[in-house]
Amino acid sequence: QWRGVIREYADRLPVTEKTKIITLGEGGTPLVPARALSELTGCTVYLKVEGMNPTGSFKDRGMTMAITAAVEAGAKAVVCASTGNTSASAAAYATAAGLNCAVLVPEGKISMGKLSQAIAHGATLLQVDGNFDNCLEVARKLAEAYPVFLVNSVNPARIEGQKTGSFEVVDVLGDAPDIHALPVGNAGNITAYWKGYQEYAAPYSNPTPGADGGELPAVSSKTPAMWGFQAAGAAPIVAGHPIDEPDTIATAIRIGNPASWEQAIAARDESGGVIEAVTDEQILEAHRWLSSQEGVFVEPASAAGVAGILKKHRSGELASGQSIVITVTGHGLKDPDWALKLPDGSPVQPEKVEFDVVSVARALGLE
Ligand SMILES: Cc1ncc(COP(=O)(O)O)c(/C=C/C(=O)C(=O)O)c1O
Repeated sequence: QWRGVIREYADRLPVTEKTKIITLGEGGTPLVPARALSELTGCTVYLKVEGMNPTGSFKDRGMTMAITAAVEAGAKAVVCASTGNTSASAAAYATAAGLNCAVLVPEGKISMGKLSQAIAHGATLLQVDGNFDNCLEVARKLAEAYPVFLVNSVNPARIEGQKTGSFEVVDVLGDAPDIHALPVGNAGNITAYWKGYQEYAAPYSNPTPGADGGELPAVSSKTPAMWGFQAAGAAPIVAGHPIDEPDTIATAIRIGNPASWEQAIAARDESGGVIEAVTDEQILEAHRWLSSQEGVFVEPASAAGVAGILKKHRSGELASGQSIVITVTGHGLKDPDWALKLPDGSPVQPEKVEFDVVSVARALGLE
């Protein structure tokens, strides 16, 4: 029985024997061979399917750690700004801990699946007439001025929890891959994966006071190149300056001023990786590729890493024979509208048939 990321990796997290752990069983997500991408690229490609977490995105890895820290700090309420998945996760984990949860989301730019989760868990949902960056600015000021605990990825507990994604990849693969690709929005996740890969590739002693002592040996023999991909309409790190009006159909990464900007640059440069942009069309193509070729259903933003690998392959920048892990970050049910649209944007029309076996057989081409 998988015990959640904190218990599975306690000796590498800021917890002690006395910590009251808040968990919904997050982590231990599938590492799925990407058959079609492997055939296309001549690489060995795996998908780290983070939509299989309790609230359907990778945010749960960080939230178990952040809400556990909130409880340890005696908080009664937590707050976050969110494009949707952070708020869904914060609402669920706050409920599990008996804490109140306030979420600030950009009005009209959050998918229904995520909105339904925050509401279902009883979060106080505030729609801000602005974008995610405006929401985060207000949430940070609120947490400074009032007794509410900020659980966005500016909170180091989130990064600590999310670094377990790379531990799981190494534990399953046996070593780090040559390349790790993923979407980049607020840049917490690329920061966390790089931290995890670095920690696993060297001896480690838990710096947390009261944590069980002793030095842990290195687990992996190397670290991967980190390949991060932003939506072209919301690519501040690629542009080298904040984007005031970020715009992309991948609403989860519609972010113009990433909180972990510097850490993302460090991950790119220290790992010998890249941070590049992919267009909305490339993101939707990758979203459909995953559904129709790999059997994995993800929300559009989650496919940005796959869009990036396809782009680099097509431009001749992806040498074959490499091992690649691509984190796909959120379940397709979070934002199913795009799966119900044809590439030209018109709605998918399920075929109507009479309820007799001949009509059905004919519709299936059996007659
Ligand atoms: C599906 C999905 N894929 C990728 C990202 C980007 O991760 P970061 O680069 O660590 O921000 C997000 C981020 C969402 C929020 O920032 C939020 O929920 O507020 C996401 O939901």
